[in-house]
Amino acid sequence: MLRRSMLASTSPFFGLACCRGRGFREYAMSSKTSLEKSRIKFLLLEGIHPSAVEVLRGAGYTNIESLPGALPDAELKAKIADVHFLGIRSRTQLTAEVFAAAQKLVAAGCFCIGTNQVDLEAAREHGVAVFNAPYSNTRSVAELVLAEAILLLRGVPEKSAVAHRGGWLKSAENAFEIRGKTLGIVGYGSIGAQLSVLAEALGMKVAFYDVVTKLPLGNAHQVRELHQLLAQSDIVTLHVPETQATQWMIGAAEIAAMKPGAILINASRGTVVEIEPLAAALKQKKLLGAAIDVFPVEPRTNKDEFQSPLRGLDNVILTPHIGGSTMEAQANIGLEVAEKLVKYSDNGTSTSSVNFPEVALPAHPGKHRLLHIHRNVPGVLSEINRIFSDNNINISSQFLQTNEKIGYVVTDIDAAYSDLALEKLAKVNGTIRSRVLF
Ligand SMILES: NC(=O)C1=CN([C@@H]2O[C@H](COP(=O)(O)OP(=O)(O)OC[C@H]3O[C@@H](n4cnc5c(N)ncnc54)[C@H](O)[C@@H]3O)[C@@H](O)[C@H]2O)C=CC1
Ligand SMILES: O=C(O)CCC(=O)C(=O)O
Repeated sequence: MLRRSMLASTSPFFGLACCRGRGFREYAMSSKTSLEKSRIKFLLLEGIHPSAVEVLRGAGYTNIESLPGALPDAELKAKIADVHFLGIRSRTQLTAEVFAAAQKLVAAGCFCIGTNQVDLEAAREHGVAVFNAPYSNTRSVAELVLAEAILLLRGVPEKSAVAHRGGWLKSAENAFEIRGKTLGIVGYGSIGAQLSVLAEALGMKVAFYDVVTKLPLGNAHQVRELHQLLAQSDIVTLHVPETQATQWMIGAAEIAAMKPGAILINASRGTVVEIEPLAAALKQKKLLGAAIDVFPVEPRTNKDEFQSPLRGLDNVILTPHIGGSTMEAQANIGLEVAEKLVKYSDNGTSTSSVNFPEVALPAHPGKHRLLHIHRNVPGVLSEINRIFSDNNINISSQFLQTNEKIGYVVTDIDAAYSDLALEKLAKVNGTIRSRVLF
């Protein structure tokens, strides 16, 4: 079966022609058709900050659609068919079926840290590079968690709720300073470590649990077992990614292992905490309070109803997944991810992609650049180079990088040969996608 997906440009320095193969034994053909840079379509979902649009426009891309919310699955599949670059945040699920419907998709940008909403394996299979912003909202999450810890230790959510209903809960009972308390951090990565520093500055003791041995910052110390951490912490805060290992990692047994009167904060992912036992522990006052920013099921848009067994509990701070939602973080994320998409589109640089081999590429003035993405099986590079030598095509530079699943080879050649070379490269066994930039 032949599949065709082609883009090209009449611009002397930008062009993109791509074709995809499906399956190890299948192949694809290409021919270039004229496509202005302005026709390369960007779809940005979930209210991505306008800084992203500025970056894209500054780079000459004008075909940009930016929508405030996530799209229902069927609408996304229909809309994505003619999209070359997609921007999402945490709500859009990019499944294998969505990638199958995205025949022209070259890259997806997650304008956030987490990439659990993307089937990265399927993206690789379809030759779609995925990028994110691994650090831009770290500080925002850490600040929110610290603020919540202080408010919960003072019982502010409950006292505020009572006052809103006309009551007056002036009391020091169950109200504590944060100084001297133990913060237990689960997941000592970027956010966990940042939080550790801020917490120590407030006089807290910090302990952490992580599957990887980490260098403790300041006076923090790592504990070997999760339950050990839970038993010693006044406040437990979760900063792990969504993985099989972190799914429901805090359930009834873990809540039971926490100190009586402790606080639980989750600004990681909604699948990390089982909500029913948490709600029960809060109602029974086993836990003093909780702050939950992420939920097993979150509304798709701000117009949809939020449902949770935690609703109505005064000692719980409920926030709508806004850990990273500050103007500073969103503006920085917009710049960072848009720049990554532009670099990948303009010259093939895949640095910091989360699913692709990383190649940092120099400019290629006067040359056509062939990008070839293939399954990482023996013999592909030699087959590619045989094509160049058999057809007397001189290579001016070549870059190869692989990961365990795919290889990414970039070859700069004279313009006169790029049509021929692209057509032949697309037939190489194991080809997932090839394109040419000029
Ligand atoms: N609420 C929000 O708006 C936001 C939520 N997040 C979430 O926070 C998570 C953490 O972010 P970062 O700190 O930047 O990630 P990171 O990758 O820097 O750190 C994650 C840490 O968790 C550890 N870890 C992984 N699996 C573990 C396990 N089973 N048990 C214990 N530790 C484990 C890792 O070794 C690593 O040290 C993100 O993956 C994302 O899901 C991130 C930003 C904003
Ligand atoms: O801001 C968002 O939509 C998602 C933030 C988040 O959870 C992340 O960065 O992983």
